[in-house]
Amino acid sequence: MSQNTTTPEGTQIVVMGVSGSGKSTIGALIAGALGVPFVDGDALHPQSNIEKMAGGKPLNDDDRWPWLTVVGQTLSEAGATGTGMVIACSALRRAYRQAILDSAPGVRFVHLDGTRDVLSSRIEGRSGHFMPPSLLDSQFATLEPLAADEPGMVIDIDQPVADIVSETVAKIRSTTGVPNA
Ligand SMILES: Nc1ncnc2c1ncn2[C@@H]1O[C@H](COP(=O)(O)OP(=O)(O)OP(=O)(O)O)[C@@H](O)[C@H]1O
Ligand SMILES: O=C(O)[C@H](O)[C@@H](O)[C@H](O)[C@H](O)CO
Repeated sequence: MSQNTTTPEGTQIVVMGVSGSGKSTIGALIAGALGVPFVDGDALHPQSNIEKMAGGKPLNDDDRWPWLTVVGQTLSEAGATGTGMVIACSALRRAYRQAILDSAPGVRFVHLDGTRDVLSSRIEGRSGHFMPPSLLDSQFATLEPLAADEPGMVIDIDQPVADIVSETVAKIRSTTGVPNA
């Protein structure tokens, strides 16, 4: 077994993807498995962003930049204290991910990837969420999928939650040198 170069506590993960891809569900479970805190990026949006989305209007870059700054700062602080963190954040565009990396260079992205059909059925199936299903098209229009030269992994969401979590945790551990449980 090779020496660990990164502790699980130092792990900084952004679970990304369009609305309904499972960022909150999977992110919380991954954090639990890794033993690090979980933050839902939706809780870091200014109220004006939440109201805009709830009103059926997609966010634009100007809406997202201040939010992304807070996401980056939150990850950076977790890295500095060595606690590590998993954060759910759509991070739809490459420039958004680069801004996060500029704040927290150790971050790796977990892109929860699925077809429009799967996403549509997941969103239609949930209740009590501010994000209307009508915004799914704009989410896909904005999405720039995680590319091979970006740090992280792409995970197919068309499988049970437990399988997504075990696949993701195994991949995170394999790239930090931490043996799989
Ligand atoms: N692998 C899965 N199989 C079946 N249902 C799932 C799966 N992953 C998530 N779900 C369900 O899909 C819905 C969307 O998941 P979730 O709210 O975690 O997505 P999200 O990406 O955080 O959404 P948003 O960005 O809009 O907040 C929820 O009802 C959740 O229970
Ligand atoms: O970048 C965005 O458009 C937003 O972050 C959205 O993706 C929502 O916050 C989230 O996904 C809730 O549905």
